[in-house]
Amino acid sequence: MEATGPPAKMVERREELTPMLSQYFDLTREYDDALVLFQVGDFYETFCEAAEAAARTLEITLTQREDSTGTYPMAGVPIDNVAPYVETLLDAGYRVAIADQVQDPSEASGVVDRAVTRVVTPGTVVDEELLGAGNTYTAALVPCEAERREDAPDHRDRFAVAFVDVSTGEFRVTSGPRDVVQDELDRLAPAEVVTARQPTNANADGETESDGDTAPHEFAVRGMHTPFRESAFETDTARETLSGYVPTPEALFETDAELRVAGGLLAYAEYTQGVDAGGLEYISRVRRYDPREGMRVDATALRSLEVFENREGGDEHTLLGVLDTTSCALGRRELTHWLRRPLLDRERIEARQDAVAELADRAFVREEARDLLRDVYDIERLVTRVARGRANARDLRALKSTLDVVPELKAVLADCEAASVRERRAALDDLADVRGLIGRAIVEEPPIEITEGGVVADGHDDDLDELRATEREGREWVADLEASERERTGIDSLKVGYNEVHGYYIEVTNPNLEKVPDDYTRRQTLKNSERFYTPELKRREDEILGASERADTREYQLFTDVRAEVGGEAERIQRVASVLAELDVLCTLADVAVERDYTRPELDGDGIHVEGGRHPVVETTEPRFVPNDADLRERNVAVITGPNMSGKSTYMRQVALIQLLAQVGSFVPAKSARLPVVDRVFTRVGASDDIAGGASTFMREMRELTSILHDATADSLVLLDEVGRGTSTADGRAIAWAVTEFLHDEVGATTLFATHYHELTRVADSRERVQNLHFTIDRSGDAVTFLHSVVEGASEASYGVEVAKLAGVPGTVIDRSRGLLDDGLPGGGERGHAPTPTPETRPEPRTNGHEESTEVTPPAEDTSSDDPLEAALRDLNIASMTPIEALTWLHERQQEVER
Ligand SMILES: Nc1ncnc2c1ncn2[C@@H]1O[C@H](COP(=O)(O)OP(=O)(O)OP(=O)(O)O)[C@@H](O)[C@H]1O
Repeated sequence: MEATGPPAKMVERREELTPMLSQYFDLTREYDDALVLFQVGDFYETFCEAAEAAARTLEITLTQREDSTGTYPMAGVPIDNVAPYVETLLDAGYRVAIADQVQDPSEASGVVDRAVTRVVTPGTVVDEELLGAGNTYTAALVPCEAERREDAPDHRDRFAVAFVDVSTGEFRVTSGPRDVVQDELDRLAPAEVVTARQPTNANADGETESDGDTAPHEFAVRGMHTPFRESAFETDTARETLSGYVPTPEALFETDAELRVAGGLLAYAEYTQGVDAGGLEYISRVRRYDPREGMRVDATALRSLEVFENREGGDEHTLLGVLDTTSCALGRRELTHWLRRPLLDRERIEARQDAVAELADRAFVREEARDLLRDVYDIERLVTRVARGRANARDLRALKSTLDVVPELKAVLADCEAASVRERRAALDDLADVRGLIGRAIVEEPPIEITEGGVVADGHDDDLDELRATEREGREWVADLEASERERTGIDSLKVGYNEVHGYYIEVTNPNLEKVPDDYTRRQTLKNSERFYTPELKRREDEILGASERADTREYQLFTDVRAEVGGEAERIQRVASVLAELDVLCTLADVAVERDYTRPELDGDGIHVEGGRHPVVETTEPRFVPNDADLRERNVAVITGPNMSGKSTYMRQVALIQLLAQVGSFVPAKSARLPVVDRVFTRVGASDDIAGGASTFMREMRELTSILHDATADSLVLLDEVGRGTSTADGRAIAWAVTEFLHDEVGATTLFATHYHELTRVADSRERVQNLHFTIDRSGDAVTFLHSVVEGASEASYGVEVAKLAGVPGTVIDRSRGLLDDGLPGGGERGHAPTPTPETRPEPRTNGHEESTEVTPPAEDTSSDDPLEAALRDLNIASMTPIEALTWLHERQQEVER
């Protein structure tokens, strides 16, 4: 990374550097993959190359530091407001090591001690200002080399992967083949991926060069790649690290690689958070999980179904957007978890459904519960701060007010019958001890600062109460002093006051100075008056200030004790947080079910059967949304045709989203739904629609198709939208035909295939489980209206010309196109359709072998012609063009003919 590591200029003068710069030098060497922010008083400074880079990136002034050894470029940011600068540095691709003064400067005998207290990286941010509402994960990867066996060669390509969210303490570990691990990386989208640093390119000092820009083990990840100490990933070290967090690490994991990846990642988390081994007490939930427990929805499917992001990358008009009426941040994150990992276990799904059903039925309970949950703070993160000693008194109060909700919530849910509500209610520990402690110890509205008093409540500690009493009595005495001194001296204008520099004083105006008694000592002379003190006032002052100072110190001590005690209960609090999160999601799903008129899907094994299904997102923006049925029980491969814009994609996605929602435990947008449990959803969306994936080539399309054909099972749901479009019509058609047959014959997956290749509808002639569906349009008179309703059978034509007309293509062109469609193209060409396959060319149903699929004879096409216009027209797939493309194309040809 640019500008990290020891600056060249300092390397040259290593021996001469002043003690402070020498300290800086050592830290840059130790944290050589990070930009070191080095505390000097109220600023974090950077020097030399780092200063130049910081000045450029942060748009701050570059200055010079001069000392006896030379001049060094320097740039700094204020400590008070460092967060936005750190954020900019992270965005620019830096890791940031924060080097704080760790010694009181007044106690230092030479240069103040400094140490890196934390390393901020994209995946390990904990500052509230820098965190989004969702989870921020760091992942670590370890290849399962150690388990490699000759008899199981695929072990070579297995990996263990661990994920941590250091802001909440969530920690998960799993392992599997490359594609499963890639899926997990896609799902959780870590901001950073850590791997063992390879011992390459050791330089003279024995340091290693970072390979920070390479893809970790050739996985596709968007986050930063961080190579970390190799030793942390070794079995013994990893076991040692883990033993600070889980009692018997070995028992938790299935493979050595899982143990190593977990240990390595924990060591990295400790390193970034600046704590010693075992210091992340809040990470109490190191869990192993099996990706097969959940329905697999890979990144492509999440994207094309617009679950979290719409196709422009925004968060509007997404499934999450429609569902997310959660009451608190905990629930919001949990809902994202549920959507990322729909369930496979029917009992678990039904348990969630029971809860949603009951909460949907009981509006009062639901509303009360939601109201209470709105008062819930993000205690998952809050308790993390408490456990790490970073929370202030307000955080503790926020924690208490959240925990106060628990008994009320339990009361509201008291007579719920659904087992999954009852179990969660029972699991809610009302943490009376923790609430009691905070309630007794911390005042109701504490200040933000925890070192200046006013934090600890009266009655919590006798010593503090005594100090406060002394201070109070002293102040009362001073308050009474003015009146008593006026009486004693007869000076009516006498005043008692206080200032920071001189302390308490008695002020007497010049005309009254002769009345001043003997025991007054002069303290300060002003223009019109003199200030005095008396021995008693001085004594009281010392008493007040002494008591106040001791009270502040005592309070700080008491506060940190309380914080530590609460931090000790982090695990119990985290458990409560996760139950609150789940209850919030269940209430939310119930609320959505009621508000949006969803229905409870019945789970059975007979295949997808939806009546009156709707697209959960499109229905919210389309006022006249037309519900559609989907019956894929007997004939589970549907070839869907219809004009552009008629609703094919919407329909397919709606079936997949309904299935996904059902496995989340949610109700679904339909009149009724009977659904199977699906192991995986695959989507392959045609080139023109695949905006988010960037430039899509035919090659890529085919690769994705390959993985679907390999990995789909009879329990999968496959959506294919215009597959084969990126190549010539003839090839595309052939591929589409063969794919449909293959999915039908070999795989048996439930498949929805939207296509403009009209000929594909004839696969149904030879394959009994293939059905044709099409979208209708109303063509009364000249007007064309999309009805958006799906009906059985193949559409009679593709209506490309009608759509071109709708788009305003000139009448002559439209008429000519119609003529060509009806009569065939000049030169003897037939209509765009392929001939019906004869018995000889019609592919026979196949029951074995992938390789046979290459032998399929696609519908033949006659392309013999000398006329270039005819040839071009023949190759043209009008139905797959946008109206504008059609218009442009026709316009160009017209010009050619006219020339
Ligand atoms: N069931 C429906 N009810 C009402 N409007 C719908 C329905 N389905 C789709 N639409 C509307 O029609 C538009 C086009 O739908 P969609 O993209 O699904 O068409 P398509 O047939 O896949 O088109 P193309 O072949 O061009 O990709 C959608 O943006 C939506 O606004």
